[in-house]
Amino acid sequence: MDSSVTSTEFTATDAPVRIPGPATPYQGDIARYWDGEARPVNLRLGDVDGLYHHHYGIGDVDDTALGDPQDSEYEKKLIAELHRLESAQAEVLLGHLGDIGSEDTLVDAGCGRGGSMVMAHQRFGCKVEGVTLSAKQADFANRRAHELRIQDHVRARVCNMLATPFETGRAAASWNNESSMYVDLQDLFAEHSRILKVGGRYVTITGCWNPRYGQPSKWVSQINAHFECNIHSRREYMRAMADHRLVPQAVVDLTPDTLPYWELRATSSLVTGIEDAFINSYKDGSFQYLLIAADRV
Ligand SMILES: C[S@@+](CC[C@H](N)C(=O)[O-])C[C@H]1O[C@@H](n2cnc3c(N)ncnc32)[C@H](O)[C@@H]1O
Ligand SMILES: CC(C)=CCC/C(C)=C/COP(=O)(O)OP(=O)(O)O
Ligand SMILES: [Mg+2]
Repeated sequence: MDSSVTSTEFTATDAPVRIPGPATPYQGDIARYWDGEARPVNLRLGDVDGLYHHHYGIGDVDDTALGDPQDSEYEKKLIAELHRLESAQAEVLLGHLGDIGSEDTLVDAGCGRGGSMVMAHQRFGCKVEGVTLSAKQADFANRRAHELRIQDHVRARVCNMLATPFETGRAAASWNNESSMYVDLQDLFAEHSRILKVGGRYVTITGCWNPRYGQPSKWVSQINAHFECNIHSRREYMRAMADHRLVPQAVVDLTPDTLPYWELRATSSLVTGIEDAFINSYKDGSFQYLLIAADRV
């Protein structure tokens, strides 16, 4: 058997489909990382309404919804509030995809457990194809799609986002929601540019280091070490997009909008230890939470 093939899955006709193994040892590390991930902050928030996210939140905290911190229900309300802010983040990303019809196909590059894919289908009625390195995440996302009876429209597969099986020039829109810090940006935007139709839309929400600060700060280095990722600079995003026919239509600094989420999260029982690195780097200007929406020209 070809040693680059690590597993198989079966289509409806039972014809085996070969799933290539990770393209690099690093991708193998990332696949293992997400296969093993089960942090309560992600599972408990997802349990609120069945949308499981691996990204952060934006928007003002609703203090009236939280109520009295002494209340026995306060922690439950806090979890619901963090989850509401994470879903609000995904809605903002989807709101930048442009006019999407039910006949369109969208691509979620680095889809995690699939929360954004479900939201995209519910919003547009379209097909959504997701890729992740993690078989556990893809299984989770596909199980949720079955439970919601939307498996004909929402599908995750184990696949490298830099070499997808999607047809050239077919996707109406594609995105990376906090997943571009795991890949080379030249390779990433070459692939998005290939799969998008001319006039299609690409959107990313990402954390990037700020060239105005100089170099990655110690907080940015801490975030990289925590998640085994490699945060790029804002400048690198702009340059790599320009190199691949992706022309920014909107660049939104979401840093002030994400700080309330982090400050609330830092008070919860579900802290993971990375909260101060985000808060400090957003506050000292070394790190930015950015949305970039670009036209494929
Ligand atoms: C922080 S999670 C974001 C998940 C999802 N976008 C969300 O918003 O919930 C990062 C995701 O990127 C995926 N990823 C990282 N490198 C990848 C690659 N080369 N190809 C496909 N997926 C990748 C991981 O498997 C994981 O699902
Ligand atoms: C903005 C940046 C730099 C993001 C890095 C990618 C990442 C790990 C996102 C959140 O995942 P998660 O939801 O699994 O993380 P956590 O467990 O901290 O909520
Ligand atoms: Mg999370």
